[in-house]
Amino acid sequence: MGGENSQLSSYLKSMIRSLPDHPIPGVTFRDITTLMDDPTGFARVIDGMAEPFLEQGITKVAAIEARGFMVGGALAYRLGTGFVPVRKKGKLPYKTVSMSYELEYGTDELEIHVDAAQAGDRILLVDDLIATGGTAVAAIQLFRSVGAEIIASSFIIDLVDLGGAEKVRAAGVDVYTLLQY
Ligand SMILES: O=P(O)(O)OC[C@H]1O[C@H](OP(=O)(O)OP(=O)(O)O)[C@H](O)[C@@H]1O
Ligand SMILES: Nc1ncnc2[nH]cnc12
Repeated sequence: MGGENSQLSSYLKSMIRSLPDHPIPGVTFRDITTLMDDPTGFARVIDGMAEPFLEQGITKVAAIEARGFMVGGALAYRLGTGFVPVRKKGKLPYKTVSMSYELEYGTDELEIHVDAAQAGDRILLVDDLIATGGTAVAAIQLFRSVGAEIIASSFIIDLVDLGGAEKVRAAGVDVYTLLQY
């Protein structure tokens, strides 16, 4: 099992483009566009993220704008669930609930529609990557504010040194990642 996982993660890593000093000196940007552009890579990402949740009674996949949308729609289809977009402030047309979160410089806000999820929903939260975890924790708080339960969170990439996965676990939500840097 561990062997299979490390084979999968080496395969996926070989297709991720790493850009040193982007967007600022000292940061290595992990670009998933080269992975998602590859039919086998894309399929392995979706199958790998879906596998732990095939029998978990997930009712909705929620994905965070924008890169999370690359995996969220396909995962919802694979799991046979609805899809909920978590969007940056000001994009959703109907009544929303909002949650602000910390960026490296300043703050931003995420929103969902007030009726996007409710008590009884079992939500899987997904994104391409977890870094500090600020974005994911804000999304978790948003769903809790409308009474919906986040069953788990899943990311292609975990930037381990930034501690985001620990922050999400401390907020009471399990974290699944396909590969770590
Ligand atoms: O764990 P954190 O430190 O919160 O960072 C992770 C978030 O940062 C990236 O999105 P970004 O805000 O760059 O937006 P994008 O998806 O629109 O590119 C990434 O797709 C995650 O959503
Ligand atoms: N190093 C990184 N690469 C890609 N996306 C990111 N989001 C936050 N840190 C990132």
